Amino acid sequence: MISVIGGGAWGSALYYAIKQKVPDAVITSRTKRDIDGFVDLKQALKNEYILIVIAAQAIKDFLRTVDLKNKKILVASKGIDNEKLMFLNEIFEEYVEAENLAFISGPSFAKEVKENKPTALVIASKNLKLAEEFSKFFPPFLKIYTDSDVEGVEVAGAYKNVIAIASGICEGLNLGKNAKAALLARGLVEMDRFGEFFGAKKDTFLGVAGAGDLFLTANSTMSRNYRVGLNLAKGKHLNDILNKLGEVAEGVYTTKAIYELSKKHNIYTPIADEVYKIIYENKKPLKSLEDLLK
Ligand SMILES: NC(=O)C1=CN([C@@H]2O[C@H](COP(=O)(O)OP(=O)(O)OC[C@H]3O[C@@H](n4cnc5c(N)ncnc54)[C@H](O)[C@@H]3O)[C@@H](O)[C@H]2O)C=CC1
Ligand SMILES: O=C(CO)COP(=O)(O)O
Repeated sequence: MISVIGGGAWGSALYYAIKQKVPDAVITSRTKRDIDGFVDLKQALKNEYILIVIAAQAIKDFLRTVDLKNKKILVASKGIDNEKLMFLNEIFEEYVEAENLAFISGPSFAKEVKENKPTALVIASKNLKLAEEFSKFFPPFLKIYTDSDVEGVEVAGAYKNVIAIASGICEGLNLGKNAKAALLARGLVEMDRFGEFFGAKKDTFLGVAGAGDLFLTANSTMSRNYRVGLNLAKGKHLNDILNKLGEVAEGVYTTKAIYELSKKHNIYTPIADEVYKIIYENKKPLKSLEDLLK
C-alpha cells in the first residue's frame, strides 16, 4: 500500500492519479486538508511504499523527524539543497538504503495531471526492480519509463527550473523566439555538463526528464519558475513575486546551490551564474544578457 506525503499542487495531483489505480492510497500534509483519504503522518508512515512530494529545501529537516527504515521511498521533489550543497539522493541516502530509494521526474504540470491528460514520467532508481514496483501504482494515462541514472534524472529536474527562470526573463525582456531557442539549447548543454561532472549520463538529458521537462517548463506561463523570470524582467522584487506565487519556485533556491557547487568544482555554468546574479546580487537582467552574449 502507498502513502503520499505532501498535499501541495504536485502531491495532490499524483495522489488523485494513483487513487484511480489504488483506491486505498492515502495522503498526508503539514496542514490538514479536505481530501478524501487524508490521514495523519503517523498513519501514513505505516505503509510500505511512500511517495514524498515536499519542497526540496524542507527535506533535510523533514527526514530528521521520521523513521523511514525499511520503507520504499519515491521522491517527486525537484531541487538541490542549497545549505548542504547536496543532491536529494545524497540527503536521502543518509536515512534510506539506496536500494529502497527512487525518484520520479519528467515534464508534468500538476494541473494537466489532475485533468488526466497523457503524461510521460521517469522513475529512476539504482534498484530497477523498485522502479518497476513503483510504476505499477500509476494509471495508464501516466506513461512511466524506468531508468538507473538517478544523478541525471535529479540534476535535469532541478536544473531545468533555473533555465526556466532565464527563459522567463528572456520573454519578459521581449528578446524574441530566436534568443529563447538559443537559450534553451545552451541551457541543455549546461545542464548536461553540470550533471556529467557528478556522474550523470548524457542520454538522460536528451530524454523526457531532460529536454522534455526543460522544453515544457521553459516555454509556458503554467510554470512557476518561468513566471518568476517574467516578473524579474519587469523589475519586480523577488520577495513580492514569491509571496504572490504562493507555491514553491524551486529554481530560486536551486540557482544558489548550482552557483556554489559550480564555483567549488570549477564547472562552467554561464546561464545559472547570470540567474544567480539577477536573483541574489540585484544585477539588471539586460546587463546579464549583454554579459551572456559576450
Ligand atoms: N507543481 C508541479 O507541476 C510539479 C512540481 N514538482 C515538484 O514537487 C515539489 C512540490 O511542489 P508543489 O507541490 O507543486 O509545491 P506547493 O508549493 O504546492 O507545495 C509544497 C509542498 O511542500 C510542503 N512543505 C513545504 N515546506 C515544508 C516543510 N518545511 N515541512 C514539510 N513540508 C513542507 C508543503 O506542505 C506542500 O505540501 C517541488 O519540488 C516541485 O518542483 C514536480 C513536478 C511537477
Ligand atoms: O516541474 C514542473 C513541470 O515538470 C513544474 O514546473 P514549475 O515548478 O516551474 O511550475
